[in-house]
Amino acid sequence: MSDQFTDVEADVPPSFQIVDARVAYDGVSVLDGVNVGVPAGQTMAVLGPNGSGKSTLMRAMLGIVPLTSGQVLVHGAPLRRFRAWHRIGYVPQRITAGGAVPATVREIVASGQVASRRRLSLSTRADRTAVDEALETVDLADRGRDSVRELSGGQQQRVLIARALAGRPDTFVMDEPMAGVDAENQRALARTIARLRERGSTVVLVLHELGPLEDVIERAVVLESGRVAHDGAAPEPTGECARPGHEHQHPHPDPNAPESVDTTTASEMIRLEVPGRD
Ligand SMILES: Nc1ncnc2c1ncn2[C@@H]1O[C@H](COP(=O)(O)OP(=O)(O)OP(=O)(O)O)[C@@H](O)[C@H]1O
Repeated sequence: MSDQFTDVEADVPPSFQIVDARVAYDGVSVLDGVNVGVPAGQTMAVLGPNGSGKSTLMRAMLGIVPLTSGQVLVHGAPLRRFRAWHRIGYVPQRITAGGAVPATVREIVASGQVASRRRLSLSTRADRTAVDEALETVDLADRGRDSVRELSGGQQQRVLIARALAGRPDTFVMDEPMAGVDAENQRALARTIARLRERGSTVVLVLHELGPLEDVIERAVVLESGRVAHDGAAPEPTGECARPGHEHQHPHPDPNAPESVDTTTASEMIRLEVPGRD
């Protein structure tokens, strides 16, 4: 059996165990028998061309999309029986939309604690400290009182990560955290993810390319047409992506494009998405 299915400490189950997972949309296969085990504490990237199933895999791991067949275990429990959602920090793909959320950075970050709080209970001092720490971790401690609308796209992405951090999870699932983020913010994100790794957190993230995360990523899984085409060390860019000016289709804003707080960016909305519970 591949060592991806074993944990260094035998009594610690893998953070995720994906067994022969299949997903189809309207009868069209999108994940076609994926087997991936993510040991606790590992930093793993999921790479692959557009439409290869990366986002679908993230969503299937959290029960947001149902499997057609196969199984996902989260911290050793089948998804339908998993209850410890406070352990999971999900950073969804940033979306743009008309309209705006009139919320401060701090309010958005604190909203990440709702799942771990008792219903209707007020935030405790520990909660507020966790929000402070989350903002520090993403280097936004001085922006807590600002409206998220005043932030650039890359800074908003860091707010989403801080929001996940505020619930004090030990396991992160991030869907293209680098998309649409300028070089400086990419480096800040890489520092954040390195800090999570040092803390022993599990981090699974979808990336288009490794970029500044190259030194942080321990393992890369490459999907092609819904199947695992590579699982191991981060692959060197080959083929299209290796050519200067390659024509890889980025459905999201170009990460290398300069950021500006224009009207589009200012109206970007942060989606508050909670993983399905079943
Ligand atoms: N809700 C949906 N309904 C129908 N088809 C979908 C849905 N979501 C994704 N798909 C299709 O499933 C395939 C895989 O999509 P997915 O978003 O998982 O790929 P991806 O590798 O994350 O792509 P990208 O790099 O472009 O974000 C694509 O062909 C996509 O069009």
